[in-house]
Amino acid sequence: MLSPDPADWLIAGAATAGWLALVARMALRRPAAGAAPGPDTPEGLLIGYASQTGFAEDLARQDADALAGIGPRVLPLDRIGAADLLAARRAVFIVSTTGDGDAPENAAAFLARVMPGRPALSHLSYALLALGDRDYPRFCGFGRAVDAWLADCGAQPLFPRVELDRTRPEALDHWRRRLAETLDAAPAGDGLTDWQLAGRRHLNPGSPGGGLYHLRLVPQGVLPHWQAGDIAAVEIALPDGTRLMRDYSLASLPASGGVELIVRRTADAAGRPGRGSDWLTRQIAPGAPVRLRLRANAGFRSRSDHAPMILIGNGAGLSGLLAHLRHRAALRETGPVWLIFGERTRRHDAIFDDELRGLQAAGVLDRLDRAFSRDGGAGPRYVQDLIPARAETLRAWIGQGADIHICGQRPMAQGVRAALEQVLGPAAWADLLRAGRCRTDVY
Ligand SMILES: Cc1cc2nc3c(=O)[nH]c(=O)nc-3n(C[C@H](O)[C@H](O)[C@H](O)COP(=O)(O)O)c2cc1C
Repeated sequence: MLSPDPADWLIAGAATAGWLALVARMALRRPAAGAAPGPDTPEGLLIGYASQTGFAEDLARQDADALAGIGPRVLPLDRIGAADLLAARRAVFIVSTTGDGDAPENAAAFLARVMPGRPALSHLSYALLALGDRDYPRFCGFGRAVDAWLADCGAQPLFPRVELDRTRPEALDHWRRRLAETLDAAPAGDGLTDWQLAGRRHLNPGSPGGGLYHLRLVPQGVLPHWQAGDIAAVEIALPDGTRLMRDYSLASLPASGGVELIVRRTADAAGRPGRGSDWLTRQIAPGAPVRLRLRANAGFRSRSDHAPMILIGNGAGLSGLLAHLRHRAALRETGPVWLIFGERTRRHDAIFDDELRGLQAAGVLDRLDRAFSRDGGAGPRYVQDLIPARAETLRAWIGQGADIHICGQRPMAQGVRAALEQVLGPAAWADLLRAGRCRTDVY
């Protein structure tokens, strides 16, 4: 994830100053015996969310925490009626899209009962964050529809709609900054906590592919909680003072006492190293301080501990898949797991081989298929080639209720999704997507 340039940090600082000024002003304005302002007072703020798998709701609550001084009321869209919008002066909408450009379930009544009307909302200023995934043809379809409806009713956008692609979270920083600027408050606290790089291991020396590194970080304070599927946003503190944020899928679980990441050292076409990955894999030494925050990633968490699970990924994507495997390993009773993984060569890139074989021996991992693209031979070269090669077994697992988790690079994920659609057929594939059974963590 790319974070704001240094100028943006200055804006954030200015916003913090603005926030303090606002709190002081509100303390002066508030009646002596008065309650905190509600959404029907000029200061009040209504925060409405439409969320299918929980991400929009998480974000709404984080924004509400950051804006606590304004007295926000947080509600799913279904609990917001035209009367609430007529009474509010300012509103924030955080709206995801599900199905094929559809409204999440907790916005169905809003769509059916409120949106067909045209309440006069010219008094209402609003900000709207649309959540979506560019892999879907109707990107942010419902968020765009709500935005268009608000504009149609005469409501005034505080700033243009922000669209957040699930796989490109940098827009979130932009959203929080704009919200802070326009509502005169601080951005949601950066939430960064102090950790230390406890160890780093080069996983694939000699590989014809980019270096993969296994990093372990331990907290300097209390170990936070997280779940398999979640993400660490790591602050890259470059020697010239630049601060960047980078997202990494978490490979470990809290029970291990620390955060584990798999980081690929990247380089651009001219061979210049990626700033985030070079810092993490080369510039800092074990013992170095690192600041990070953990982020729930509802769309990649497991829906069930019991359903069969097909994990598909390549390279550093094994990280997010390992977390699910390790979670399953810690359970007494659980469903079967199948891992399909791809990299360059078996000799150098069969990373975490000992652990995977151990999980097989322990009966946690029922099937392990790997594709190595540079090994030659007639077998499947890429993970997406393994999909048609195992079509029958795949159909059987899906028929038994398996959820699919895909973690890794976007071209791999696109290839895998296309292959799955081919193998399952468009109707079954659409059903699977609609039911949220294909879960992705892609970059
Ligand atoms: C079954 C399913 C269908 C989806 N359909 C769309 C879509 O049509 N357009 C889009 O932009 N995003 C789509 N998404 C992506 C979600 O909008 C995105 O993951 C969002 O962050 C989810 O937020 P939520 O957890 O609050 O529901 C879909 C996700 C799932 C799981």
